[in-house]
Amino acid sequence: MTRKELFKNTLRKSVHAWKLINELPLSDDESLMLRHFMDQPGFLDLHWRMFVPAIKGQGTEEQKQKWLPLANKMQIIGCYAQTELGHGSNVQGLETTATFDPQTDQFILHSPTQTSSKWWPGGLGKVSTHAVIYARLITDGKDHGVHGFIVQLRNMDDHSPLPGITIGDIGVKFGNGAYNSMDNGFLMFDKFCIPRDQMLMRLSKVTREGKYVPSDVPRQLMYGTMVSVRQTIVSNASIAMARAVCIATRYSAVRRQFGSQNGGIETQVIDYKTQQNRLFPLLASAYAFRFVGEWLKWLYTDVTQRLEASDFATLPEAHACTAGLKSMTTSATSDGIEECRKLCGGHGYLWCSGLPELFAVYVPACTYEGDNVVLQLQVARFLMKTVSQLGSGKAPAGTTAYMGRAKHLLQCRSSIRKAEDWLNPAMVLETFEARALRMAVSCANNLSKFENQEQGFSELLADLVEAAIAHCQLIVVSKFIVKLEGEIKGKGVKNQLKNLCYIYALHLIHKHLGDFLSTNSITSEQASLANHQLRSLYTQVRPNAVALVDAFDYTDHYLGSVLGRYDGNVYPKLFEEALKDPLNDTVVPDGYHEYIRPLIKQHLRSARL
Ligand SMILES: CCCCCCCCCCCCCC(=O)SCCNC(=O)CCNC(=O)[C@H](O)C(C)(C)COP(=O)(O)OP(=O)(O)OC[C@H]1O[C@@H](n2cnc3c(N)ncnc32)[C@H](O)[C@@H]1OP(=O)(O)O
Ligand SMILES: Cc1cc2nc3c(=O)[nH]c(=O)nc-3n(C[C@H](O)[C@H](O)[C@H](O)COP(=O)(O)OP(=O)(O)OC[C@H]3O[C@@H](n4cnc5c(N)ncnc54)[C@H](O)[C@@H]3O)c2cc1C
Repeated sequence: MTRKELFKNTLRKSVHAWKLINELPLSDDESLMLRHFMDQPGFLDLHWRMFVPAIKGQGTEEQKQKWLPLANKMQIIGCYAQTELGHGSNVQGLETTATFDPQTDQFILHSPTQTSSKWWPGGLGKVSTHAVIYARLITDGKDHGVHGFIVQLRNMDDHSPLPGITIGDIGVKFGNGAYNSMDNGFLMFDKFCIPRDQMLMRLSKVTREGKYVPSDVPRQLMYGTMVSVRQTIVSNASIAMARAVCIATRYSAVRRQFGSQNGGIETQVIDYKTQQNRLFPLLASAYAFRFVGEWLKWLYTDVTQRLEASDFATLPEAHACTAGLKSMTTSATSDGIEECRKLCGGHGYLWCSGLPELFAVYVPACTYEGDNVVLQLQVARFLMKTVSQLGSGKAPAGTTAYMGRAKHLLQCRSSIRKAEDWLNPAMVLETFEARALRMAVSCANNLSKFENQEQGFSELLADLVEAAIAHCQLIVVSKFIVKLEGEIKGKGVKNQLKNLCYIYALHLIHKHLGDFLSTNSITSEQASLANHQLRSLYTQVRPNAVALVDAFDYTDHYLGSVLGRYDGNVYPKLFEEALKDPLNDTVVPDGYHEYIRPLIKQHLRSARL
């Protein structure tokens, strides 16, 4: 499809999905699944996952009563317009202004510079009638920082931009189809006025007289919508990773290369230990991210209930967990999809393998909803704060509770003696805890050598990110272990999950061996025992690998992959797909007479001379 066709087709699908949601009707969770099976980025994502939650989280009761019924019935369509041309990560650096005019009781929205143009918001370019706009609030010449405002963008009769608004699509993005179904947009305001009651006023107010009144809730609640979406992105990472792994596993069982003895059949590539060493950790990650996603959903629900009761105590932990896990799982999934493409050899590069499109549509997850490095630095700040409070009498809680055992974890030596010890959950956990804590404490010690903490933080950024990643990996391993300790239905399922859990943990040890050795969390002998155990786990997973991806229950239609077909009938279908290509519509291609023939003839002439 051309970009225009793709965009229009996504509108058609979105509206059809919305119709089904109402007609069936579907619950909120089911609606999300329907969106998932629609399988294309579109304006509904931003409307439901960002616009509506922003109003719910930052609006007053009155504002919610006014706007949510309209949004819930989709009588208005909204997006989340925060990022600008000049600033995305640095939200405090946004330039759009919202200046209160007491004469008219309005805010005047203005884009003072080119870099202040809103740039990137999905659904903004062509679809949304409204947006939550983030702008610097100015009253009586004083800048109060960034706040959210509900703004109508387009005329409700003919969809034209309202006077004072310049709006459009930012152009083609990575890949051919992929994220191009979405109208990521730009927007500029030229002294555009909105009524005062369209500032989202749960967190702070501007009175009729123009007085700024902050409330006693933390200003970070303004970032609440991002916390909510980051949480869902973790579960989505599992879905995308599982999809790629399903394709690569099935195809690895079909594909044969080398190893033929006396004219017999060749070896299935899945039987090569190198293939297993690349593939099975990704299979394990798909399961691991699913379980950590379930746990994160619980954490998010818990913090939301607490916030409603004005208990803000767990907000920093919720922020650190959602930011860190969003970052870690999306980076691993993007890399994992690309690895799955390579695991499928040359055919993985064909569009009909389903992998190029999956990669192109998935990879911006490393950037949107917070650049992955910037987000790990938030985790690092949280860890440094926690380390600095050790010994102050305030016991670390939640995912940093292990830091409360710092005295032990800083000194302990791993008691792994034989390969099977690496299947002991307590020993594995302690290894990850010791590594994470020692990395965090080492950063804190290095930081303390700087007179200026901010300068020290800048100098140590790379180490801090690694410490944050170590902490996040510990969370994922620990939640997988917790899952195994709970009730798991199905004969033999627990054993399979156990294998995957230890593959996940031990491959991380192998991959980050430098960390584990340099922090003395394990010795090189213990590392080699871990590798030995890992190979043994691969052998155990091998006979069940295809069943473990079938368990994701993805239909062939959803997978959209010739290589990942359930029936394994890959080669005839590759031919079928090839023959569908428009280039094969004619035997002699367009351009033959114009370019190929004259070229050949010229050579023939010179040959005769
Ligand atoms: C198949 C279906 C697919 C669907 C997929 C999903 C669809 C959706 C598609 C998605 C489309 C994409 C849509 C999009 O892309 S929407 C745009 C997304 N944009 C971003 O994510 C921007 C990233 N930047 C930031 O979040 C902030 O600027 C950061 C955090 C970097 C700095 O911040 P700031 O400049 O303020 O400075 P500070 O670091 O001193 O922090 C100050 C304090 O605030 C605390 N703090 C910070 N943040 C939070 C927080 N969130 N909750 C609670 N607390 C928070 C922090 O710990 C610190 O606390 P303390 O140390 O003082 O105690
Ligand atoms: C597909 C897509 C959809 C999007 N949808 C929306 C949307 O609906 N609404 C919306 O408002 N926005 C949206 N965005 C914007 C997105 O949220 C931002 O692009 C994202 O937050 C990253 O910000 P940035 O572009 O400013 O990156 P930058 O911050 O400019 O990053 C550039 C580089 O600088 C590094 N860097 C930046 N700051 C630091 C630091 N402090 N320390 C160390 N390194 C640093 C980063 O790691 C990165 O390598 C979308 C983006 C994409 C790609």
